[in-house]
Amino acid sequence: MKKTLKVVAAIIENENNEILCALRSPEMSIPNMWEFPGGKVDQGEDIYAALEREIDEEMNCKIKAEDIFHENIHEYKELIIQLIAIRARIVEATPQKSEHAKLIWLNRENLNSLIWAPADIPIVEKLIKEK
Ligand SMILES: Nc1nc2c([nH]c(=O)n2[C@H]2C[C@H](O)[C@@H](COP(=O)(O)OP(=O)(O)OP(=O)(O)O)O2)c(=O)[nH]1
Repeated sequence: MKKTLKVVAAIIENENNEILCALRSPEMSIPNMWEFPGGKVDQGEDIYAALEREIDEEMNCKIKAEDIFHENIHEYKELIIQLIAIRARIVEATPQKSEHAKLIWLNRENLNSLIWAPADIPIVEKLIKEK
């Protein structure tokens, strides 16, 4: 049976209404695809705490996870992802790239120009429709 992973992803918007997008590196699983930064929720961990921890670990930046934007389940060939996108705001420092290949800020209308991890497509569509 396929493993199901609970994953949280941050929707972070800046003062220019741009959204933070991260490119998975060639070394990561689901390589060379764009995602919203975040990661796996540990066993028993609160989803908001998990997102704040992941962004701190991954981008050396403190955020406040605010509310759930979208939740969906996506079945990949090898595993199933329960992806929870959570709106968040930066409270300290600027996101720094470490394991990702690139970090960019993009307007909603340009989000479709990237090649997204398949599980993220419903989130991208909802963001584009939102405004
Ligand atoms: N963080 C994040 N992961 C996503 C998104 N969409 C999506 O399919 N994923 C997948 C990629 C990974 O298989 C999993 C998240 O794991 P992770 O980001 O903690 O990855 P990791 O480096 O710990 O794991 P791995 O690449 O070593 O397998 O969810 C997304 O928008 N954000």
